[in-house]
Amino acid sequence: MGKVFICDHPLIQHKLTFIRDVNTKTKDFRDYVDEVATLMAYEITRNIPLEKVKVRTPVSDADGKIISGRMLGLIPILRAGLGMVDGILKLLPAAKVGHIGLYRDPETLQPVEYYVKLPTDVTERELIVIDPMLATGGSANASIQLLKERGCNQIKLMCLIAAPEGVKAVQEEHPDIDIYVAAIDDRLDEHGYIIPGLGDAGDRLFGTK
Ligand SMILES: O=P(O)(O)OC[C@H]1O[C@H](OP(=O)(O)OP(=O)(O)O)[C@H](O)[C@@H]1O
Ligand SMILES: O=c1cc[nH]c(=O)[nH]1
Ligand SMILES: [Mg+2]
Repeated sequence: MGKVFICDHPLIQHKLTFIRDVNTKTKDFRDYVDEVATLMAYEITRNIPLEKVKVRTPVSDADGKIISGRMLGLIPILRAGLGMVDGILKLLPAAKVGHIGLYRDPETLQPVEYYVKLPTDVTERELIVIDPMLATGGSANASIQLLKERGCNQIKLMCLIAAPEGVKAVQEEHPDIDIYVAAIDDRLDEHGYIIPGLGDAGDRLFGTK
């Protein structure tokens, strides 16, 4: 079973509260999402291996450690996943970015695919699928499935807010995937929105409503 990590650092929780707030306007919403994505990238990379190196300081030799040979890929689920990309790239600038375009049909709540563009070496990379919202889990599951069908086998999922239903759905369909979230909320409403959640992440990021 994949693990679920709740990124409960005070800075993340503080900023998430402003992200939730209905009075937070588009620009501030976007800035907070960007900042939380950076902080979550810090958490998700906590255990990546280091390699010993020698380094010369201005006064002597020193033992240093560097991250080396990691091939990372960020896979935002469009649209809302785009809001987290730059924040993660601030800490992981060498990562390549692949895009999966999905929207959730408002009636069936099923994901509908409309765009896929992945790095050519995607199968060699450790991938982080990014989406602010994990609601029914349909979009995350479809994205992970699509990546696995193309031969990817090192995949993590990073979301701001998850519903328990979405976590369960990913764990059942993809038990090999670890999930990183800033919060797990109460439930889904009858339209598949996370309660209390933050509303429609894509609309709030891009000002489309
Ligand atoms: O877990 P699920 O039930 O699949 O719901 C979550 C999906 O819904 C939202 O996208 P949306 O379909 O609103 O598209 P958008 O990002 O273009 O607004 C969100 O960004 C997720 O991708
Ligand atoms: O609460 C939700 C659920 C799905 N998509 C969103 O943007 N918000
Ligand atoms: Mg949306």
